[in-house]
Amino acid sequence: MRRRSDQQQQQQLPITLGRREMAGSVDLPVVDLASPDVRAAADAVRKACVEHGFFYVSNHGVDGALLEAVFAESRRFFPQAMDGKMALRRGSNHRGYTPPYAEKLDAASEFTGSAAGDLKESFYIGPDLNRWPSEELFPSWKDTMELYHSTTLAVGERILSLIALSLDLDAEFFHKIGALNCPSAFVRLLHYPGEVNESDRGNYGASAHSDYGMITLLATDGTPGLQICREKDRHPQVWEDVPHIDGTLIVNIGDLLERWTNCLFRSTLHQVVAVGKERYSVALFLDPNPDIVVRCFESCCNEANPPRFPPIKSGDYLKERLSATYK
Ligand SMILES: O=C(O)CCC(=O)C(=O)O
Ligand SMILES: [Fe+2]
Repeated sequence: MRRRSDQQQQQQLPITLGRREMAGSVDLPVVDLASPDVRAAADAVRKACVEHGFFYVSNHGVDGALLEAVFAESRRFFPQAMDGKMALRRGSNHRGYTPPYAEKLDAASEFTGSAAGDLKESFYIGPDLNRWPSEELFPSWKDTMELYHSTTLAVGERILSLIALSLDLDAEFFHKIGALNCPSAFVRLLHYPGEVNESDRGNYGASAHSDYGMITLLATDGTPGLQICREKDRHPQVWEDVPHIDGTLIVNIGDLLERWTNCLFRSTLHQVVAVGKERYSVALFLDPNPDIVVRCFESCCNEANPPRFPPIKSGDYLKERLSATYK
């Protein structure tokens, strides 16, 4: 069931802002993960990945109560004093807290204020070796986050099997090549501030970027802000709002899947703009096992359309992309 506000449904005329043009809301497809017609679901996924690189999934099996529990933990964690959060600061193994300005997703961001990076703060949870807040203060954090990690990882694996079918590969393809043996799967809790300082006017919650790996599954608290740009090389760039649809998760394709498919599937540029209202979201980044070599699928290249990227080891690629955004 799709529910949108009247305002979101209204046809909006493009507004040009410098190098950017705002064009209202995008109407992305919804793929029903419980559909008994798996072939039709795979075809819908393929169309969505080719045309948008973004889609929604419904009937995904993530319990609303679990999602609410994750948001409740997040809403308790981020308002804490900075020194408590910094005690859990993200280390070299990419788990833990990242403060505001720690990450700049768009190195070429046109925002030239004093801040070094994006407005958001976040907390990463990996498959193991995690940093947990004190059990005394957050007694249900660990169980909630571990359950959310395993549940969304299973949803991600189901989506990857539809993606494999959509590329005429075996449904178990990503399992069979080992991409899902200890996959690099990270839950990321995100918090965007409501009010911003004068010096931050024009800064982004998350500046323009594409995700790095295979797929991302995103849940938001319904606050707007997420936008996509489908033609990154078009000028001015056209940015469209991604409306929240109750009960769905947003799925987007990452750069490694774009490389695997020789750009048949789009790893679409996206950003989160500040909307003057506090915003919480939770992402699951599902990336291949670090040892997997990502080289163009045979079905995605031929003499007339040769591979656009050299083969690359997933771990090397992800490490380089991450180190380029964290200062
Ligand atoms: O918070 C959101 O809606 C998007 C976050 C995002 O794009 C990211 O963390 O890569
Ligand atoms: Fe992203």
